[in-house]
Amino acid sequence: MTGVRERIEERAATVAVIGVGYVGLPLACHFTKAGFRVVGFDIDEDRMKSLQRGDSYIDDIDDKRLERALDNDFVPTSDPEKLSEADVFIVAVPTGIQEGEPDMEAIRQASQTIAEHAPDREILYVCSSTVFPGAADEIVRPALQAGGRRPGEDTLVAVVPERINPGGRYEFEDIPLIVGADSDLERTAAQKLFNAVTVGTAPVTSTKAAEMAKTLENTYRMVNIALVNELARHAEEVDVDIWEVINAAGTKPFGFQEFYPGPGVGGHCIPVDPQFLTWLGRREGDPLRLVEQANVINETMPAHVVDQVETGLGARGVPIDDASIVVLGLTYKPNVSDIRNSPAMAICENLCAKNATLTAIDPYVDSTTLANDQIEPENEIDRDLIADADITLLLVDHDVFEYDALEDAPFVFDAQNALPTETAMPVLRLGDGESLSNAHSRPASSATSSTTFQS
Ligand SMILES: NC(=O)c1ccc[n+]([C@@H]2O[C@H](COP(=O)([O-])OP(=O)(O)OC[C@H]3O[C@@H](n4cnc5c(N)ncnc54)[C@H](O)[C@@H]3O)[C@@H](O)[C@H]2O)c1
Ligand SMILES: CC(=O)N[C@@H]1[C@@H](OP(=O)(O)OP(=O)(O)OC[C@H]2O[C@@H](n3ccc(=O)[nH]c3=O)[C@H](O)[C@@H]2O)O[C@H](CO)[C@@H](O)[C@@H]1O
Repeated sequence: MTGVRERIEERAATVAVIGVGYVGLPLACHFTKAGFRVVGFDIDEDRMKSLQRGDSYIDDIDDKRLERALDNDFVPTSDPEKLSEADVFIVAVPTGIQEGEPDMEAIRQASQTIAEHAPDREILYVCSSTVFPGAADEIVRPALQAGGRRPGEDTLVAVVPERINPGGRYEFEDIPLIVGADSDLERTAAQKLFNAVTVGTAPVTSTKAAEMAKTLENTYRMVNIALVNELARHAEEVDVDIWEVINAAGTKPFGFQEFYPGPGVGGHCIPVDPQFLTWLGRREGDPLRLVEQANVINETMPAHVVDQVETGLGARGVPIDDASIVVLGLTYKPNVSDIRNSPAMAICENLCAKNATLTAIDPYVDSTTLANDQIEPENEIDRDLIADADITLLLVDHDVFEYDALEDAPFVFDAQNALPTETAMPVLRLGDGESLSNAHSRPASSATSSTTFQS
């Protein structure tokens, strides 16, 4: 029997994707398109039945794309017996942080399922989930061994962290992937597999290096967002417009990348993955203080926004517990429907706890829970609603929002620098010291916050 690397090269290998979600379903479609037979295994039977019917539940994969995959030998299933047909196992199950500890239970379960149902021949195991550095050594290999597999011998192990960015402008196939493994055989097998579906692979000498590279990518982003969030709060104290400052710094053609302040850092990656590193640092007795402090800065942004709103309303004689507030945007970032770890939701919970009366507007959110009540956000910005409210909070700058509907707003808090600075509306802007000191009667400013380079 040829080895798994040869079967991959001949496209004779069957690829199993374990966990068919935002990451797993696109992976399954790309490997099908590259000529592999693909088994998509997921413990959520309803999801697998939906795929079997040709109904995709992932925005980035429409039904036509799914239909093509089904026509080309993609088999969605929740029957683990089907895994006995596979040669390659790509794990894309959820991971996260629970009470400050990495939650790797799904990785452990998936590894056990693979050990139990994989065929008795050489296989390739790939972890594409985001895990803490060392997880392949501490979770994956022991689970495979406990199930009778021999990692590095009959089970080649690699870590290929997924970089897909749902809704982003980069296509999966245009994003190079890191391939980490502890031996040349394992590394080259995984490289042959992923070179079949993406622009290229970047090999590293161990699974741990790949795990660390992935957490570095997202920690770098989190720390730099924390930097501008901290400077935004400072700018409010020293009468500077942080947005103008960042745009000016951005005219430097090298050595600087713009990040922007906001109401906080949400989503399933950026607030979560760096905590794998801080947990590891603490466990190893080497706390990563910069990363920990950056996390604190981001986590306190929602409370900072609420403080500014309460102060602004108070200065206008409106106590927070008597305020009617319109909130624009509930999701964790613009133009997505995901509210996981959303700072806007944290701000709304905080305001409800202060007995403010809120009306939420977000066309991407059909319904959600706020202050233990089920709410259905409005779809569009209603002029009368805005005119009657004590304040409008602009928390998420969805492209579909049309801000001319705010022209009768008595007061606006703009957390995203989404509104023009030349406006008759009294606008409080996060990170703009000037707007804070005279939000009530500030004349329309001639300055703009976008610095254009003057040659
Ligand atoms: N979503 C992204 O943009 C993105 C980007 C990069 C990396 N990641 C990482 O990829 C991993 C998967 O994320 P996702 O967004 O695809 O999650 P998801 O929740 O969209 O999909 C995960 C799927 O795995 C299934 N599942 C859970 N436990 C299982 C098990 N034991 N066996 C089989 N299936 C199981 C779930 O039913 C679900 O359908 C996470 O580690 C995440 O951090 C996600
Ligand atoms: C594959 C993967 O893991 N992909 C990740 C994914 O991350 P993501 O989908 O979570 O999106 P992010 O854009 O990082 O936003 C997170 C939160 O940070 C806020 N934010 C952002 C920028 C800023 O300057 N100021 C901010 O305050 C924003 O509002 C939101 O709440 O896509 C990014 C590329 O978009 C990738 O780099 C990143 O690896």
